[in-house]
Amino acid sequence: MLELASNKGERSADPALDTSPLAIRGLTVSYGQKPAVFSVDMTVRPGRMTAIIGPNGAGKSTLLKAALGIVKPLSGQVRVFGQPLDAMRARIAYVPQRASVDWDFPTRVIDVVMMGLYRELGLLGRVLGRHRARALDCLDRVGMKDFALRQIGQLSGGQQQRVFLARALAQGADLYLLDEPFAGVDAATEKAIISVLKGLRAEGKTVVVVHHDLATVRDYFDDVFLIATRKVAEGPVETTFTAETLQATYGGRLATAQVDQLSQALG
Ligand SMILES: Nc1ncnc2c1ncn2[C@@H]1O[C@H](COP(=O)(O)OP(=O)(O)OP(=O)(O)O)[C@@H](O)[C@H]1O
Repeated sequence: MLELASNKGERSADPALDTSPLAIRGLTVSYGQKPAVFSVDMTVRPGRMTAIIGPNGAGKSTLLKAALGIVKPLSGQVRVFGQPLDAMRARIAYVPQRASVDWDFPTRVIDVVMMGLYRELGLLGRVLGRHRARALDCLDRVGMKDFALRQIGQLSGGQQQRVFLARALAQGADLYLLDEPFAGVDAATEKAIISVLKGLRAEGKTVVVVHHDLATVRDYFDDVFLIATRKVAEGPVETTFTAETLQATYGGRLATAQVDQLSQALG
């Protein structure tokens, strides 16, 4: 990976690289010939909730995966709280897209949440009462405590999503990256998830969400990052989530339902 950053201890010419919870510079990712993400810069602001939005195939998930080191970029740089990603993994929690998870894997809900504690436990660490109590507390925060002993595969999509959020909470991270947490969930689950995310923000944590529903962007988020393979715009929702930037992001690719959402969202 191309490294443009300063050496340790030296301040870079780009101050956000030293301070932002997540700063990405010049990121290009390609699965084949055609880049999925091209030359993207992103600066996430601390203690804010940021929505990543853009049409299908715009590179939103790829951007998150590259930020987490799950996919390898062709070029570019990722800094997490001013450090290279590897040094900061414990401070990032990730909730993947529900569709990308094998839900037939025979695991109880409580064990999924305990996976969030694995850095603390180590591979052979003994699970103590306090670990179990913390996992149950995280399940409680997402309204899933009563399901602790169920098999994960037996839950509804919304319930599974809540459990994955509980796993992220158990990790006690400072930066939360979520890939479409509201996709295919019911209204009650959406409300529960957004309330947990707002709670994290109130604690000073930073939350970044790949989001599809244009109608809720203004309600839910502080900042927005618009992407269509390249970055289109980023900044506060009030000034950045506009008809012009949306037009530039979606072009003619807005489905009728999205046009409706958009006109609602923009009043
Ligand atoms: N593992 C992969 N192998 C090959 N191509 C991929 C892979 N993952 C994604 N792509 C391609 O990269 C591009 C960006 O995909 P990505 O999933 O990042 O977009 P997205 O904005 O998250 O889309 P969606 O809103 O549909 O989830 C798409 O053209 C997609 O087909």
